[in-house]
Amino acid sequence: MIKLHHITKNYTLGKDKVEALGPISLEVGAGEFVLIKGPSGCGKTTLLLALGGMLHPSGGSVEVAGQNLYELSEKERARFRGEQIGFVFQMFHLLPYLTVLENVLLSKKQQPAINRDKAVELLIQLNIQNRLNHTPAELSAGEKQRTALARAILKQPKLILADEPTGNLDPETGQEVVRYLARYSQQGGTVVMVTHGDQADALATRIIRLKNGKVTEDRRNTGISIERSVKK
Ligand SMILES: Nc1ncnc2c1ncn2[C@@H]1O[C@H](COP(=O)(O)OP(=O)(O)OP(=O)(O)O)[C@@H](O)[C@H]1O
Repeated sequence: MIKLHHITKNYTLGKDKVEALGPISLEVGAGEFVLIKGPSGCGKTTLLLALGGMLHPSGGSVEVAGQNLYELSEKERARFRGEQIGFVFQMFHLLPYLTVLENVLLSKKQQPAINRDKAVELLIQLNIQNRLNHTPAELSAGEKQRTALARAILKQPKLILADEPTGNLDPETGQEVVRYLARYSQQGGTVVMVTHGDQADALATRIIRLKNGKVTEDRRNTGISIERSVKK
């Protein structure tokens, strides 16, 4: 599903060059739930943005679902991203003047396959059916994140990228969000999540640690098989 070949990212700050990432080569299969961990500044977000087609690496290639992202024009890449990749962020990124349902249906114009009935069904599954016509300011943090999750999941993307999605949630609500992501991967989607915490450790299939922009550990999570086999 994901093939990273020797990617690097350098930033230039005045005269200084920051080697933020790489070289990193790795493959992630369909249905994996991968955690990216490591100390602050080690390159986690840089890696996630490169994976999402939002940050051109300085070198190497990023392939998602058979498509080399940075061979596409910017317009083509934006379209590919819209269709194939769902994003969930720590700060939710909901539009404040739209209702829950409108936020979830945001990309309907570009993607006619998205439909209102499916959105409502998903919001019922995520247990926010009684908030459909509320705006984000009227929601709890957990409800905001479940709305963002519904928006990401609705188009059934091959890949969901999540950057600290539990960062602003209490432990219980955070665990719930992690469970939804785990379930999405169990259904065949690929999920890559950047996190500092250990909330997702038990449900992830793989944990990758970065340090100074490089992979220092890439561990299959064998302990999860029992938990993952429990239908939630
Ligand atoms: N736009 C930028 N310009 C210059 N340097 C940057 C830029 N973005 C990130 N960096 C640097 O690249 C390195 C990796 O940053 P990145 O945000 O990927 O780390 P991170 O592991 O996600 O950190 P955190 O856990 O604190 O969010 C850091 O040294 C950071 O200062």
